[in-house]
Formats: sequence, C-alpha cells, structure tokens
Amino acid sequence: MSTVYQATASAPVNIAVIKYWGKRDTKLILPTNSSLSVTLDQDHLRSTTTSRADPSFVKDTLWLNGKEDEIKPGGRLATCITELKRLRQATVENEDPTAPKLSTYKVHIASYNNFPTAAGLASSASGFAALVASLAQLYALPVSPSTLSIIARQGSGSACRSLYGGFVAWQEGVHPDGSDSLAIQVAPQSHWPNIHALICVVSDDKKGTSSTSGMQLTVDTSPLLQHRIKAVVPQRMKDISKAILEKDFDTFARITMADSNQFHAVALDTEPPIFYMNDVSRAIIAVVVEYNRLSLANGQGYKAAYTYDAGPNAVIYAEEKNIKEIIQLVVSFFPQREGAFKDNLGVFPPGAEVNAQATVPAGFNVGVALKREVGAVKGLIHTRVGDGPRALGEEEALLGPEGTPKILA
Ligand SMILES: Nc1ncnc2c1ncn2[C@@H]1O[C@H](COP(=O)(O)OP(=O)(O)OP(=O)(O)O)[C@@H](O)[C@H]1O
Ligand SMILES: C[C@@](O)(CCOP(=O)(O)OP(=O)(O)O)CC(=O)O
Repeated sequence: MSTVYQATASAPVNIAVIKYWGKRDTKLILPTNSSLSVTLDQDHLRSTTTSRADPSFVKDTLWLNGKEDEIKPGGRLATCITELKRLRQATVENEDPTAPKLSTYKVHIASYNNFPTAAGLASSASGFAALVASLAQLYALPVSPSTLSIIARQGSGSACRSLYGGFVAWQEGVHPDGSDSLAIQVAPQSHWPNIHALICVVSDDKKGTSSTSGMQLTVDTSPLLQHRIKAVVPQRMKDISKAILEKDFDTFARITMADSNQFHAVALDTEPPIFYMNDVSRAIIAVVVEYNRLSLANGQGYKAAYTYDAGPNAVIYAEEKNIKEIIQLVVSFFPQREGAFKDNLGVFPPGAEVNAQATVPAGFNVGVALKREVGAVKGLIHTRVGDGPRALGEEEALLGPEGTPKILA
C-alpha cells in the first residue's frame, strides 16, 4: 500500500479589540493599520481542516462543510495553497532530496466550521488559519506561526491573527512585499486565562456589505479613516498591549469599546454610509454602558467591554468573576429560546433554565433599554481566551479513504 500523506488541524476564531479596517494593498492584503485581537477557545468555536496530497489527484479541491467550494485561479484560496507548496519546496524538498515531492501533487482539502459560515462570526479567520495549519503540517514546514501568518493573511487579513493563541497583534509592516505584515503573540492564553467572552448572536444571516468591499469603500471615501490611521490606532496599540501585559481590565475595556465605536464611525463616514449594528446591537451597548456606570460608581472600574465586527453581533469581554452576573443581566433584557444558551463553561447548575436566572444588579437602571421578545438575541455563546491551531489525530480526519469528504452537505 502506498503512503497516505494527510494531516488534520483545527484553528480558532479571533475577535479584534483594535479593528483592522482598510487595505493599502488589496492583492497582498496589507492593512492601513495594525490591529490586535483575542483568540477564542476552539473547544467551542473552530474550523477543522484535513489536507491530503496524492499523485493520483487531478486538481486542487476544497470542500467547505461538505460542499465543493471553487478554488478560483489567482483567488485567495489558490494563493494560500500555492504559497504553501512553494514553501514546501524551498524549505523541505530542496534541502533534503529524499523528501517526497509533495509540492508537485494536487491536494484535496475538507473543512468544517462548527458554527455558521459568513455570518460575522469570523469564519474566514478560523477557516484560513485551519487551512494553512493543516497544509503546513502535511508539508512538515519548519517555520514559525508568524511566517505562516503571512500566508493566512493573503486568505483573509484577520486570519493571520488566528495562527496564535492568547492576545495577538497583526503588525501592519512597512515593506511593499508584505514580508513584515504578520502576527505576533502579545501574551499567551496562560498569561490572562480568565478573560471570558459572551457572544450575543443577533443575526446569523449572511451580511449585507462584506468586510472586503466595505473597508475599501471606507478607504476610498472616509476622511475620518485617515485620522484614525495616523492619530488614533498607533497609541491604542501601545496602550492596549500594556494593559494586557499588566492585566489591567479597566484600560483594556475602555480602549476596546472606544475602538469598536470608532470602527463603526468610519463605516458611517463612508460614502454611501455602511451600518453594521442594528437596534438590538445598540440596546446591548446601552445595557453594558449602564452596567459599567454602576460599577464605576461603586469604585470597581469597567467590568464589561462590548465590541462589534462587520455585523450586528456583540462580543462582550469580561473577567471570569463577572461573567455570571453579565449573563444574568443580558438574559433579563434578551430572554433566550430553550437551548439557545450553551452553558459551555458551567456557569449555572446542570439543567438550569437560563431565563429563570435573569437578574439585574442592585442600583442598575432598567430604563436604559426595553426588554425584548424571546429570540431578539438568537443565541448566547459563552467562551474564553484560547490557544492557537492544534494538530489533530487520524480519528478526527474529515477525508475518507478515497480522499473525499466523510460527511457531505
Ligand atoms: N473552514 C473554512 N475553510 C476555508 N475557507 C473558509 C472556511 N470558512 C470560511 N471560509 C471562507 O470565508 C468566507 C466567509 O468570510 P466572510 O468574511 O464573508 O465572513 P465571516 O468571516 O463570517 O465574517 P467576518 O470576517 O467579517 O467576521 C467563506 O465564504 C469562505 O470563502
Ligand atoms: C471588522 C473586522 O472583523 C474586519 C475583518 O475583515 P476580514 O479579515 O474579513 O477582511 P479581508 O481581509 O478582506 O478578508 C475587524 C477585524 O477582525 O480586525
């Protein structure tokens, strides 16, 4: 029997606290500013990808969630695959003439997201990171995650940050070829493991204006973006990195919310204007603002930080010690359908009905938002900071013996 060259990896989602919005080079995906994110725990949200190289395959093929996804020549997927084959040849095959020439074989790739694709839950980030991680493993590339991040970046900018766990910066870089536009780890998951996240799924529909087209419209038309790039982001990158290293949640929260607000302000400053948040998003902001007001009045500083990407879903970052109170508060305004809250981290007693846990802290002004109907927030995902891509065993492989997906859509 001939050798099967196959590898499986999973990769996490990341949610930025300093937002990437704008490219200076659209082909290489070079950003107009640096950004910084928290990698979320792939025990809860992940993309898993299996890659196989075989001389009998006739074309590079990708199945996403069991359905074939076209690999357009010159497109983002093709670029990532080509770059990884090039790296295999340069760093392995040219060094060791006995190494199998995997770079000359076509690949079959099967990937699965355990959450909705293209719904503003950063599936492109975990998806391209898992693709790059699985091919890097298949090709036994002797390179760092930062080097791999340069390739993932060319799949989707935000994907470069999912090559590391913990707290991750994407340095914008200065070289026109993009060789220094890469991800670095500011701090590992273990540095501040009690950073938790509550994802409030306001909508899991495919969004109206994609990040890719939206950000280019902003680059082309928004005067406010120029101010953001020059005068705001550089200082925020320094300040939030320091806050992370010092585990200073108060500063972390203040900068996170200010940066989300400014990202949505530059979207609004675009011609024609782009709106990603809706009334439910804004009501969640009102609840978090009041929660922090109360906490500040009690001398406890900020206890929750909201952030929104290119869609209406909220991510609320908080320290573990406050997350139960925050979930109880959120369900007071946004009651959940049965089963819509997954108690991934065991906040409530087993079998507890989450709506029955609803309560607001003493002194909280409930007039800041209206209580919504069940399902206005479709789901709540409680997760936390997590690790970087994982190599998985054969039992987790998504390709069957023939090199086609085990599960079809
Ligand atoms: N597991 C995967 N493997 C390869 N590509 C993927 C994977 N998951 C998603 N993608 C790619 O990412 C695209 C979705 O990206 P898009 O930016 O529209 O949505 P999103 O990532 O959910 O939102 P955002 O990046 O704005 O937070 C998919 O159409 C597909 O091309
Ligand atoms: C709002 C954001 O989530 C934008 C993400 O944009 P993408 O990485 O999806 O864009 P492309 O590079 O064109 O694929 C902010 C962020 O993640 O930093």
